[in-house]
Amino acid sequence: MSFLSLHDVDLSLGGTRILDAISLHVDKGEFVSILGPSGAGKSTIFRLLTGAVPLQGGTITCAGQPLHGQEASFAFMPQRDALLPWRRIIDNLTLGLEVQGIPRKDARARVTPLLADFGLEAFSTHYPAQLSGGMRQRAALLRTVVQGRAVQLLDEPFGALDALTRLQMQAWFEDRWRTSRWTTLLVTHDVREAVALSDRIYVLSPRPARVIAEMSVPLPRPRLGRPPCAAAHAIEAQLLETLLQQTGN
Ligand SMILES: Nc1ncnc2c1ncn2[C@@H]1O[C@H](COP(=O)(O)OP(=O)(O)OP(=O)(O)O)[C@@H](O)[C@H]1O
Repeated sequence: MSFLSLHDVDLSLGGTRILDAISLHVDKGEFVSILGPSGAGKSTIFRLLTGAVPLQGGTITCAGQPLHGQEASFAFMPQRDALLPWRRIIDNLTLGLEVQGIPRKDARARVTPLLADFGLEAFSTHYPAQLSGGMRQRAALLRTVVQGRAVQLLDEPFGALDALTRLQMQAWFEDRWRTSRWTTLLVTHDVREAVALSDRIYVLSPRPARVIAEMSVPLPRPRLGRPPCAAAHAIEAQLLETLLQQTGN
């Protein structure tokens, strides 16, 4: 059975229909991406999962239980790193745990052994403004995964980075994911990123978002840090064509 499952999820906001019978699922340890045009409703799916907007129609289950009261299953990383500028990196990293009620000292003990793996060991007492964009994204990702939640929700985590840093971060992230196998749902409008990182990809139509395609990515890992193969290009081309058909181009 799927770990996270959305079935026929409908949503309207301010009289505008945003989601139209969205059904998708994520298995344990799976990396799934939601790919769609800007404004389609991708982030809105995350707002539903984290309880920021209430479910209006359809069902969502996580670990076999209805979503209601299950929001604690999700760790959410937003598009911007959202680090608090007045807190040192270490104190930003413990924030999610402190919100869960874990004392700061215990939270630090949980974060500290992970600093080196995220390339932040020498920067834990720095403030966010003293770090590069890539480092801040690594910190935001560490803050997300250290919470030990069942599912990681990543909303365009590399979208704000310059092209080179984005490539480096994607390769670094793929490496981390291969060892930890976090159950991950990624929102992106970057076709190449989706193919590089995902086990499966759902493609959404423009608003109101419907699932118009579901594609498996049966490519060996690691996929990044080496020239993309012909099979990856073929999947990217198919996804692009699906997206372009929807926009009438
Ligand atoms: N409260 C609201 N009332 C009306 N429309 C809303 C409301 N909140 C969001 N929307 C609309 O819902 C649509 C989906 O927004 P969402 O942020 O989920 O899109 P997205 O696919 O994540 O876009 P992007 O890729 O640009 O981040 C947008 O067109 C947005 O204008």
